[in-house]
Amino acid sequence: MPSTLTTRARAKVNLNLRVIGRRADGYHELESLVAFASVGDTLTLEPAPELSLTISGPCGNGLPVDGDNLVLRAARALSGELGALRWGRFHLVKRLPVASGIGGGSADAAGALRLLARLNGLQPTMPALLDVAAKVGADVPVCLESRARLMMGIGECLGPPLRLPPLFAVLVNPGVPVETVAVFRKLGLQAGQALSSSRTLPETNSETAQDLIAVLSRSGNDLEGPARAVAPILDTVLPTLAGLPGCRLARMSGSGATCFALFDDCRASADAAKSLQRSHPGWWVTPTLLR
Ligand SMILES: C[C@](O)(CO)[C@H](O)COP(=O)(O)OP(=O)(O)OC[C@H]1O[C@@H](n2ccc(N)nc2=O)[C@H](O)[C@@H]1O
Ligand SMILES: Nc1ncnc2c1ncn2[C@@H]1O[C@H](COP(=O)(O)OP(=O)(O)OP(=O)(O)O)[C@@H](O)[C@H]1O
Repeated sequence: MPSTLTTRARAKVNLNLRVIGRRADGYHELESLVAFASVGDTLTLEPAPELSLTISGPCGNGLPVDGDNLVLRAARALSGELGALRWGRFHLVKRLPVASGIGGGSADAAGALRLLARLNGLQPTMPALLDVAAKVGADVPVCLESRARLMMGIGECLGPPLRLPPLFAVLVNPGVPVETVAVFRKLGLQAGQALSSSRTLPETNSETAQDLIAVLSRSGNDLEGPARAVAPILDTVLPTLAGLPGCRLARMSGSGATCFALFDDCRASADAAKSLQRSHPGWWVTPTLLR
């Protein structure tokens, strides 16, 4: 009996995000320090002659199970690149809110590529996997390894993996889906327009979480302004997080609307999460470790 393969599709968090400019093809060049959370979706693959997908989990309602799902799009893109592959039945346990700036769909797509690589005896580091990942979505390459690193270009240029001090965080989503394309549109750059050529990436060799938070607080997320225009509830979420006892930094991830708050220790993040769950029962609130 062939055994089922399993992977975690961890939430991606943009600890900072700088928009460098807009390319002639309309995509935006970014610089972002990306970390990954302990919370994520779970994806399994049971070998079978046909490719299929089923979905369960608290955030799975309404997600497509057909070729529009990023899991199946990634699988088909891989066989488009490499030819016939051993297939199987995917099952996704969806815990991450959809269209929320923490790359849940990208993490699922990357997870599908990892599982198919394992099933087909492919090297997880083979360049074709990275090429396919970049074709499926801008955030998929960084999710392939799901390790903290600098992300540049439109998402396809990755720095080496970084050993960040673990950050005690709370992730919060107010339940308003935000389309990435709408936020970039609101930024209002013309195709070919450069915003900045200077590199302002944060120093990433911080030894302690306190050092890293100090470095992060000198940068920001350039998409926060446009995202506030698309999802005004961010004007409530960010000050609410910043006002939590012990919060050292509150910021939006990606194109929103998920925001994160950073704390000194596990106790402070757990207390903050409990208090938010009480005060905002409709929000998705998760204490987690970012690394
Ligand atoms: C904002 C980030 O979350 C930061 O990590 C990502 O850049 C978004 O990555 P993603 O959701 O995987 O994006 P995709 O699904 O590839 O693209 C969705 C849309 O966002 C815009 N887009 C995306 C990435 C990028 N670097 N520039 C863009 O302009 C494009 O209009 C694109 O059609
Ligand atoms: N497996 C999947 N999980 C989530 N969304 C999916 C999936 N497959 C397809 N989608 C579609 O992809 C879109 C983006 O979803 P996703 O949750 O990845 O957005 P996001 O968190 O904003 O990502 P990013 O941070 O990369 O911009 C949604 O409109 C959703 O319907």
